[in-house]
Amino acid sequence: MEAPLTVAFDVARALGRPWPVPLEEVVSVRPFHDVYAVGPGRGWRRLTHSRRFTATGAGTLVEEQVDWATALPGPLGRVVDPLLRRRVRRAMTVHLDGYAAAAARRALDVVQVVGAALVDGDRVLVAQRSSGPYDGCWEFPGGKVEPEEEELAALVREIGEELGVAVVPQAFLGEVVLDGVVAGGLPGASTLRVWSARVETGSEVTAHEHSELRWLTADELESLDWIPADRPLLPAVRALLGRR
Ligand SMILES: Nc1nc2c([nH]c(=O)n2[C@H]2C[C@H](O)[C@@H](COP(=O)(O)OP(=O)(O)OP(=O)(O)O)O2)c(=O)[nH]1
Repeated sequence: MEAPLTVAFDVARALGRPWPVPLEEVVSVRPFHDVYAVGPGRGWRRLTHSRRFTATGAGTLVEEQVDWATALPGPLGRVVDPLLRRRVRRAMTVHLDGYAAAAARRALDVVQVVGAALVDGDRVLVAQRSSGPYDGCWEFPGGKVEPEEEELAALVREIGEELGVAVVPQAFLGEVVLDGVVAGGLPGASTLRVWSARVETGSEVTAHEHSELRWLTADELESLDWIPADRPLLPAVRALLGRR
């Protein structure tokens, strides 16, 4: 769905289950996966509902899986099972439609951040913040997506403002949760989505808002004082530069 990871996860939790059977939480790792199950004695021998949330260039991929075993003996179970399967599938479809609509509405309230890993040969551009709570930390240049703005249009606009160059976005690299408050929103509501990009030929980057810019090789990335939220993105950037 076209919503960041945290929105997809939080809305799924708030909407609850697609059926009235009460389920207990088994494990929940925000915003990546959650698993619920029902134990014996409620007409089901076992039912588990798992959801996995994965960041993609198009938004969040939500995978839902329902596993069950009925308490009915062999032949009866074999008759009931396909009926049950159809009902579960129907309930899931209705649930997912409502869920996608709710997530799209909720996404409008979240200020999203987008960043660029600008690549030139075997180097990537990193930028040092010059003010605010992360003053002195290194980051991927970029900024907040404006209301109604497309994510990649925001990326191109922000890089133009910050570095004075036109860029062409290439591939989606990953998404991380920003624990802090972004633009007065709820803590942990926003995420940073990073795309690789290249600078249009012939242009030179200039630091209009950062205190310093550096073009680094894969091996130089780790030692910087990064904004902590960005660190999980470094393996994807290393891979982009051809290093594991
Ligand atoms: N650009 C960028 N922002 C990041 C990164 N990591 C990270 O936690 N952030 C946070 C810091 C800020 O809270 C927020 C981005 O805000 P910003 O101040 O850069 O956005 P902006 O350019 O739209 O700023 P402004 O016009 O509101 O001053 O995201 C990163 O790698 N790049």
